[in-house]
Amino acid sequence: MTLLVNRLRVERAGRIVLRDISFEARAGRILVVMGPNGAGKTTLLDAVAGLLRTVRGSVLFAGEALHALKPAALAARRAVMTQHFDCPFAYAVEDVVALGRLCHAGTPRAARDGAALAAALAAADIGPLARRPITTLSGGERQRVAFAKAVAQLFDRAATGEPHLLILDEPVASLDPEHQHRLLQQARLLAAGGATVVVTLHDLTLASIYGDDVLVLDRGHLAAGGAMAETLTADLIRRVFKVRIGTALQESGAGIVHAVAQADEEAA
Ligand SMILES: Nc1ncnc2c1ncn2[C@@H]1O[C@H](COP(=O)(O)OP(=O)(O)OP(=O)(O)O)[C@@H](O)[C@H]1O
Repeated sequence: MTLLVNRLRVERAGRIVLRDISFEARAGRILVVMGPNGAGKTTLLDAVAGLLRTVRGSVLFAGEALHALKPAALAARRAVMTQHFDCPFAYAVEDVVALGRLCHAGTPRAARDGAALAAALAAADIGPLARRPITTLSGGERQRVAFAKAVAQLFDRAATGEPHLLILDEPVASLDPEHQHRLLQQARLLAAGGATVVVTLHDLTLASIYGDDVLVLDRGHLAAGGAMAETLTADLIRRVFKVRIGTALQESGAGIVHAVAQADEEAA
């Protein structure tokens, strides 16, 4: 199901931080949102997720205005993995993941809590950590718990094929290379199962491997948007990110990009 964003504008502390942003994200695909620090990526994800009030323009998911839904209905349709996941209490990891199931309490979906929890622990590769207090986990381990919580939340919609939106804000920022790929492969599987996936990434290589589509933000504007292979060009990367890139081929033959140096004009 499609996420349709039309002429989105967001002000924060009296300053316009996003202006005139329009795009669509489709079920079955991963949309990567990119841009330099402060470009507005997290703001965009928060606005799409229905977490911001000061939003102009429209955000429709499967024809519904997400910000108008009641909290439990919203939570059943979309899950957000935020950039910084903090849990100050020494809850067991599996109890933190189970918080993703709260929106299903008292509904027939609660019967699937156990299956959802097991699937989420496996997807995030945190089964062996399930009984550990979350306060004892490393930063990367905690990030995987946050991912598991989002997976548990959307488990039912994935099973029934109803529209569901997974929003991941820099989900691999603290992960080792193996788990970066594992997590993004899981995101790809969730997309293949019908999810609409919107994810912010800084890593050009991971973006070009896993993204079907890309949005590039630059100081609150949409600098470019479209299919990854056609949109994330060397010229765009040089202009927006101020780095030069190299390209390489994956085993599949598809191209990937990687930053090799600061752009010449910046290095001078
Ligand atoms: N709560 C806030 N109040 C005021 N300004 C904010 C607030 N949150 C973010 N901003 C500003 O809005 C702009 C966009 O911030 P945002 O967090 O969306 O950027 P980002 O692209 O996600 O950056 P990064 O790559 O560093 O995570 C920045 O200039 C930031 O300083």
